[in-house]
Formats: sequence, structure tokens, C-alpha cells
Amino acid sequence: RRLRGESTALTLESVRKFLTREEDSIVFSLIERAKYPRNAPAYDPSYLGSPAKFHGLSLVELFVRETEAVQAKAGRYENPVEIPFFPRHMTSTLAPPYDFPNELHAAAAAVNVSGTIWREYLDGWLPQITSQGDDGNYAPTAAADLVCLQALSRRIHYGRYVAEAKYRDAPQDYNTAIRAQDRDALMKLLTFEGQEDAVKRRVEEKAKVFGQDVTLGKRADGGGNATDYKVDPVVVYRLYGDWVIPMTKMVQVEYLLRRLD
Ligand SMILES: O=C(O)C(=O)C[C@]1(C(=O)O)C=C[C@@H](O)C=C1
Repeated sequence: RRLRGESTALTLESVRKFLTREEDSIVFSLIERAKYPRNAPAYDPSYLGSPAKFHGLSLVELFVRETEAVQAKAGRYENPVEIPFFPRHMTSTLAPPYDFPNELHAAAAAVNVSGTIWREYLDGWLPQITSQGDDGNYAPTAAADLVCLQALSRRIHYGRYVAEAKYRDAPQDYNTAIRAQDRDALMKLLTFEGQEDAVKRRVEEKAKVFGQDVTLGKRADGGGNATDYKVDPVVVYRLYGDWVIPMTKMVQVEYLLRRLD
């Protein structure tokens, strides 16, 4: 077992390996959410009625808030890789401590894009991964959303670790831009276009492989049009290209700007 504070091998290779594994979690979670239609009432604060009782929360907000409180008790947020959506409603953990490695600069605590993730996932991406309709399965729908949101948040906030690995690799390159608080220069330094392209093409492929119907006697991945897959691979490609990767880069920049504080 590691001692607290002992440094671990945070390298570009190790952080990319983490991001690659997170792709599986994200694609699977989207497939699970796409099992249900849009189910709009789950997102409508008026559905639960009685605003005094639920503070005008939607079913999804209530579900995530309460589930996070249970997971906090079980120690989920003791690991700095995990960030809750409703931190003000956290109770402290009942689980005995585990010495999670603390690899980030203290300024990492100031980097948090949970609100943006929440809004843009629900308003922008959810309508693209679900079909129109309402089947009444609001609780399983909320449970599926929570898993999507957690996986997306973990991946995007992992930008803090990616940035730390890059900084440790070449502190002198970053220091000039950090001292100048130059966002554009930092963005340039941390961008690898070839890598982004590979990530986008790989998640599209994962959506095809994980989201196909498996039929005995037929070769897997016969291919076909988007409707043959449980979640549209082209949407997953765009989700990454237009959102997940840019958000991860934004997290990296925000972290690096504070890296010398
Ligand atoms: O792999 C990296 O170097 C990252 O910084 C991660 C990531 C991504 O989000 O996938 C972001 C920026 C880079 O341009 C390439 C990929």
C-alpha cells in the first residue's frame, strides 16, 4: 500500500491509459441511457409538485443529489478523481480512510466544471442519444443519467491529472505561459491534434462494437447504418470532438493557470 503523499507514476502514458478506459465507461453508460426514451417529466421540476418539499427539484436532480449523499457516506468522494454534482449536500464518509494518492497541486480544488457538464449533457446531448417518447421509467432513467454524468465528469475533470503529467514532463515550457497567464499559449502547448483524432475515431468504433446486436451464427459487427446501433456512433464521435475533448482541455488550462500558485 502506498503511503500518503508518495508520488506515483503519473505519466502521459498512464493518464492516456486512464482516459482510454473511461471511453468504455462513457460509451456503455450512453448505451444504457439510450435504452429509455427521452422521458421529459424526469427533468421537469413541476413533475414532483410541492416545491416546498423538494425545493423545486426535478426528479433527476433529486435522484442524483440523494444518491451522491449515499455514495459520499460510502466514501466515493474521498478519491480526488471523483467530484460530486451537489457538494453542498454531502455528508462525510462513514468508511475507514484509504490513502488515495494525492498527485495534484492544491489549486486543483478550484477547478470544477460540474455545472457546465450537467447543463450541456441534459440540454444538448441527451436529446441526441435518446428517442422521443415517455415510457414512465423515470427512476431507471435518472439512474442511467447519473452513471453517464459521473463517467463524463470523471473523464473531463481528469484533465487535471493530464495537465499535471504534462507539466511534470516539461515544467520550463509551461512556466513562461503560466507566469504570463496566457491561456492561448497553454492551449497550444497541451494540444496534440493527432491524439484527438485517434480518440474520436476510437470512441466511434467502440459505439459500433459495444452497441451492436449480437446474434448467434452471425459474424459480429456486420456494420450498417446508424439505426443498427444502440447509440449513434456519429453522435458519440461528435460528443467527444465537440464537447468532451474541448472540456477536458479547458480543465487542463484552468489547472495549469494555477499550477504555480
Ligand atoms: O492525450 C492528451 O494529451 C490529452 O491532453 C487528452 C486529450 C483528450 O481530451 O483526449 C486532450 C488534448 C490533446 O490534444 C489530446 C487529447
